[in-house]
Amino acid sequence: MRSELARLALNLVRGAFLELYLTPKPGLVDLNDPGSHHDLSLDRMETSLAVVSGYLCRLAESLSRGEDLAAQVRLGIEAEKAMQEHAGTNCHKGYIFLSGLLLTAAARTAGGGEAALSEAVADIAGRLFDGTPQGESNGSRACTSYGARGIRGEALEGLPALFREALPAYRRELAAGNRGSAVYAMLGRLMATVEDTTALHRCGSEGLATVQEDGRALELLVERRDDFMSFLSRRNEHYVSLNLTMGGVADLLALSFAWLSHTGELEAVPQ
Ligand SMILES: CC(C)(COP(=O)(O)OP(=O)(O)OC[C@H]1O[C@@H](n2cnc3c(N)ncnc32)[C@H](O[C@H]2O[C@H](COP(=O)(O)OP(=O)(O)OP(=O)(O)O)[C@@H](O)[C@H]2O)[C@@H]1O)[C@@H](O)C(=O)NCCC(=O)NCCS
Ligand SMILES: Nc1ncnc2[nH]cnc12
Repeated sequence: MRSELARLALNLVRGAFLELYLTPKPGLVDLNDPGSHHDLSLDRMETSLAVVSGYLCRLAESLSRGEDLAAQVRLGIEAEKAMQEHAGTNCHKGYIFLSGLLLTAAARTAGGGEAALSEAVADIAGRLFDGTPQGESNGSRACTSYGARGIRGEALEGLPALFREALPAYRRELAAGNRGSAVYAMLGRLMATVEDTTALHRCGSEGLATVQEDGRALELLVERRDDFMSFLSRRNEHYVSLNLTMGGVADLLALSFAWLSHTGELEAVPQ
């Protein structure tokens, strides 16, 4: 169990690096540019991921020792502070939460399948958010103004973006023999379905609608074997001109990469 959690922790770090380096991604930091994030750079994101890596390692140890949920929440809050201190900004706030939640759920469902994992996520989120006031974050304000569910809703529902959207999209594309485009099918599905509060906070419901329409367009291009890389580059320029981005999609893409890496489905040779 201890080594299984440590292995998942490593895959969660790997997933975040794979997301960061996937290029191009509209509005987001990638190998080409920082997208619509004036306060971010590749360097800063990598510094932040060093913090995420230490955090996930400590979290796996805490879970292996059988510590309670309060200890895991403390580690998450400490990691958010350390990220601010070392990277100077909010690089992976959503991912610190989502990756911690998945690891904590995995510790409770050793050997169980994805349905059990999703249920455990929802159960833990129910305990975390039961009666907790939302606070004054960008995401909470977007949830109030636009009636969105944001990261809390995603967690309370057991990560449907991961289990019901991204993973099936990747697996369908892989089953059709298209390993090279499977990641983009997954990106398209996430863009089309996530209620991204970063997009809402930056550009309102029009911004979120743009991301969702682009997600559907990307899915069509992938399906038709058309030039989706040029499409993504052009949309990056457009997002930068609007100051539009999709931090929630980025975090959920990282989580999807992480889980596929953990199951061995990312590798060219099935394990
Ligand atoms: C529960 C917490 C996550 C607290 O939430 P809080 O209300 O403080 O935070 P939000 O503002 O809601 O931010 C949550 C981040 O989640 C990402 N996100 C957005 N939409 C979704 C979605 N639909 N599903 C999943 N995830 C989503 C997003 O993160 C990414 O974007 C970040 C940049 O966003 P923002 O800060 O708004 O930045 P800018 O637009 O650049 O802002 P300005 O410069 O304009 O000001 C980036 O960090 C990405 O990661 C949202 O930001 C949580 O904090 C909590 O309770 N923690 C406790 C400890 C813990 O981790 N526990 C785990 C124990 S198991
Ligand atoms: N690549 C990325 N760009 C901006 N914000 C992010 N949050 C997580 N990954 C991100």
